[in-house]
Amino acid sequence: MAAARPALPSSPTSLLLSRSISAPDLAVAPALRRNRPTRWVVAAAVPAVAGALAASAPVGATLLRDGGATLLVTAGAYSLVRAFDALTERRLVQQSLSRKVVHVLSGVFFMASWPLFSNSTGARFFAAVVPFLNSVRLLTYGLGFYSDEALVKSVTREGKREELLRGPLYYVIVLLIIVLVFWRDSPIGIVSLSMMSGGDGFADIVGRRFGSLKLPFNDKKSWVGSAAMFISGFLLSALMLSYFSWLGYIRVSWDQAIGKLVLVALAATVVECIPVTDVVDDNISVPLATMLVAFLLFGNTAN
Ligand SMILES: C/C(=C\COP(=O)(O)O)CCC[C@H](C)CCC[C@H](C)CCCC(C)C
Ligand SMILES: Nc1ccn([C@@H]2O[C@H](COP(=O)(O)OP(=O)(O)O)[C@@H](O)[C@H]2O)c(=O)n1
Repeated sequence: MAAARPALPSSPTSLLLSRSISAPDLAVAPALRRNRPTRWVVAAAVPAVAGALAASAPVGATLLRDGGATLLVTAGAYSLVRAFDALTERRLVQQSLSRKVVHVLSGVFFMASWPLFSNSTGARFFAAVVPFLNSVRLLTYGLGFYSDEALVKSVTREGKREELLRGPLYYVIVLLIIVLVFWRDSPIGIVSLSMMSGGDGFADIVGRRFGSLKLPFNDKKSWVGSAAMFISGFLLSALMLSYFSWLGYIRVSWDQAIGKLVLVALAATVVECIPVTDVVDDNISVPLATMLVAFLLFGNTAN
């Protein structure tokens, strides 16, 4: 004798709240028996819609998260530039200092924002939208299609829009490449971005102010500036590797990583101070040199 079927809930609401729901039960709830056409429509639609929602829920949530993170980080980038425009406008910060602080903070904050994005394989492409939009912004304003005094004042030394097409543009293109190629699960991108943003940024900030003793082979750079590059690049790299390791994106064996980071920071510092910046901008030479040495020492794991 067939086992008695469990009593079906008496209404669609209680049907949906019932924990013993299964697809056949969804099709023939008694409250729907009185109206035959509706019953068959619901009988066909409910399992299909339920299945589609169940399948699409993770995808929808991921797209929502990555889209939201992209909007948030884009807004953060815009706000950072506007904030330093206001500070330079009010002469609270010198223009040359403003440029460098934006140089440091935009890289560090951008890297720090990466965990906002989902674990989907497409997350890095959402994150890449931010540097991409900023590169388009720098190009269009640098070429004079549009004008944005706030941008020019906060990220140029002399207030000329053409300056946007060099250091700042190279910088955001490197950010774009690092996100797409390395993302947050490789120490190479994390360390390269740390050296470019933190190392090179503090070399300028400290070197301009305290760098009276110039390097023998480059009178535009100083011992103090290079020391600041080495120390800040090393410390920021270690900090960001700890940050991504703590969040579970990478695993770091510190007994080996420290020595490797010292060598990477040394290589980046040497490249930054040799007189090639007239030929290659150090927003290109420093990350490239760091990527090469970090790849040779770390491979693609932070051990
Ligand atoms: C001023 C900059 C580079 C110039 O470097 P240097 O020639 O003096 O060595 C940095 C330009 C930054 C750009 C205008 C904005 C970049 C924003 C970034 C892609 C995302 C930041 C997000 C975060 C949440 C603030
Ligand atoms: N190693 C370094 C780097 C920069 N600096 C100082 O920071 C200024 C700007 O450095 P930089 O030409 O590398 O600037 P960016 O090309 O990074 O914008 C130099 O003219 C120096 O006064 C330094 O003293 N020592």
